[in-house]
Amino acid sequence: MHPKALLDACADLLQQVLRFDHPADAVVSRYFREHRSLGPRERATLAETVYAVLRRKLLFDHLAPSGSGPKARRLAILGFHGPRDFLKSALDEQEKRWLDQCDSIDPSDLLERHRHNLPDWLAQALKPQLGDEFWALAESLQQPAPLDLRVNALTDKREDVRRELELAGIVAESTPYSPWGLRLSDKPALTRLDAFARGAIEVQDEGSQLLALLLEARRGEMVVDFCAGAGGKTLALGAAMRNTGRLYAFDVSAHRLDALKPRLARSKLSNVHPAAIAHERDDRIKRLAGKIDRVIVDAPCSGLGTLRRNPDLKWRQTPEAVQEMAAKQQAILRSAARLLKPGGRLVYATCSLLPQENEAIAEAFTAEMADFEPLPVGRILEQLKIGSGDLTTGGEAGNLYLRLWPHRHRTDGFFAAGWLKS
Ligand SMILES: C[S@@+](CC[C@H](N)C(=O)[O-])C[C@H]1O[C@@H](n2cnc3c(N)ncnc32)[C@H](O)[C@@H]1O
Repeated sequence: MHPKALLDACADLLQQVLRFDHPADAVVSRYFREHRSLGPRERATLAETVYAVLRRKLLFDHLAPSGSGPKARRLAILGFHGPRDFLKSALDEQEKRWLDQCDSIDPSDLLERHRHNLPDWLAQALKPQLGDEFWALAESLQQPAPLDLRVNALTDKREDVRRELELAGIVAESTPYSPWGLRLSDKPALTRLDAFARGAIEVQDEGSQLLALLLEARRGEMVVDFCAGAGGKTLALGAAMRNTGRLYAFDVSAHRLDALKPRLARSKLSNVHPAAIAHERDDRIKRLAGKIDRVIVDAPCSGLGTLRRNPDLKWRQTPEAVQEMAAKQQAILRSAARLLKPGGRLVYATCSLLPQENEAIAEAFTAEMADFEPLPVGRILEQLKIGSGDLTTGGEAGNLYLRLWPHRHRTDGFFAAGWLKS
């Protein structure tokens, strides 16, 4: 595609994404379906340009007025993913001069908000948690995330899969915390690989793998993944159970559970029972009350821990929506807890960075439910020989909750708390 046409396409797609009426990944996918002739490189340029603009939107909104032409085009120029020479061959003289001016700005001359590119309410929520580290987090949230894979522990060994990928020209290294994880240095097309087709690998952030590990689901047990979605954690749990016992995958979205089915078929698991529930107090939940060994609640949340992958969320979320979400999280956790038998383990997790969705929910649950004893996550990690205390916070020993941060752990932002039913 000619550079001019590619830049026009970037501006066109950007205009659609910036309406914020749908998630950015859905708008990008729809655009690709409507423009089937786009090749893989053009698709990568389009997607990366849109994401770069979403990541640095406050800065680019600040720079755009000094340029010329339609605003979406100016933003596409600022965020364009590709060599500067290639981009410049699509620009007129005035645009080239403007781009040079923008490139020469010293970041230290910018206002704070143009450097962190976060909405004020979110920056205010993060700063007290992180102090000076806030800037390292802000910087990491403006970078793309690496591509992590989980090796199917039921069928394959991590090292064998790493070598198999290497033979296919894909460089992968073991993830530092999860024993199932591989981190790729590139973003190759995985679906064409035999390892993918036979269910030996699934795309899953290392942090997400750790959440499944915390449940320590065992052979022959009755386990519930309460908010299973498309089953990222379900698949990891089913493999940890060595395809024995019974693993229920519940979700209110039948559509999301549908996306689990082809993954399940690849994974060779036959112990998983997906079921759509109407709400967290569904009759199915009541029938299983007191019968389950382990329950994970991977709660619906603001998703602000995934800003590297979903940078539009910072512009689509609001403090009011977070408030509503917290009420929902409490209700789901309470209902899910009823499933457990005495001695059973409960894990509550989110991919949020906000204490309202994390520590506050866990603390309220502990205060309300006398028959649930907090289980320090640090103790589970110690037994699993994962990390060295830098993954946890809270409680007197600082080991009560899992807290993963992109800038510290190179994972998405995650939280987890655990309890034992007495
Ligand atoms: C964070 S996502 C789950 C991701 C999934 N566990 C994974 O690892 O791929 C949260 C899920 O909670 C589901 N959900 C929302 N409200 C729910 C409820 N009341 N009961 C059960 N699931 C619910 C959503 O449909 C969504 O799929």
